[in-house]
Amino acid sequence: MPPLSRPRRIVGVSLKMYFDVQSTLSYVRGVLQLDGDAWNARLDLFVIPDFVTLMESARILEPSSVWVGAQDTFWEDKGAYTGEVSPLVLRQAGARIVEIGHAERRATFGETDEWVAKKAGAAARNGLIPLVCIGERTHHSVASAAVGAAIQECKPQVTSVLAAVPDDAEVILAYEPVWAIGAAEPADADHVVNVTKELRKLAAGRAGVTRVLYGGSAGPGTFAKIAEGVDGLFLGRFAHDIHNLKKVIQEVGGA
Ligand SMILES: O=C(CO)COP(=O)(O)O
Repeated sequence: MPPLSRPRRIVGVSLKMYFDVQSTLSYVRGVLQLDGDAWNARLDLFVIPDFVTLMESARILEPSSVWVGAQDTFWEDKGAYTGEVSPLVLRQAGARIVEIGHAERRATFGETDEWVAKKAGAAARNGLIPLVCIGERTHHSVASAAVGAAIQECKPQVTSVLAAVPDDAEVILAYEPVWAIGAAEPADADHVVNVTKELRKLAAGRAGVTRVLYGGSAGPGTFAKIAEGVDGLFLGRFAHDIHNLKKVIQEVGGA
């Protein structure tokens, strides 16, 4: 069988809850300035602001090829769900992608695999690309055991999502070991490559494009070490400086 061609590369950044309104909008304007570089022929780029600034961010980025995303969604489109945000409304507000099941939501807000799967299904139903965050909570100190333990923990996180999303829908999986988020350094490259190669197999028979990203203290210099296993990066803090984002785009885009 010929080797399967790899999907298009992709880079994304979440602003989490780090920025105020003005900082978000000025960051988004900075991202707009990056558009027009040659990168956009080679990769997709997305920015995920908070809910409040999403619509204005989408308006600013409308003339560009940059996607805007949301940090979460509810699984129903409408109804008596005070405080939740509808995937239908997110789509109407200009979102193209929606992050689901981030480690911070799983840990702080008790999100379960079942909720994450329902949210991924709702995103796909509304024409949004689910960006599903997965990852093991603890880091096994023995490298060989760490890979097996990570796969065992991540497998149900992936399979429950794939069962809830139509087979031909596009899905992005962000492998983010919980212990590598908010750290000084990303996870060890061999660990990331070994785990992501296995996770990719879980989606091998799908009709829809499935891309696998790495996240967790990623920044300039990260991608080249793990390119064998991933299609791009999902960035936090180290891309909140627009110059670092530009460097990562150049690295992932191969400029
Ligand atoms: O959680 C992340 C992206 O979702 C990564 O955050 P940091 O890069 O700040 O560790």
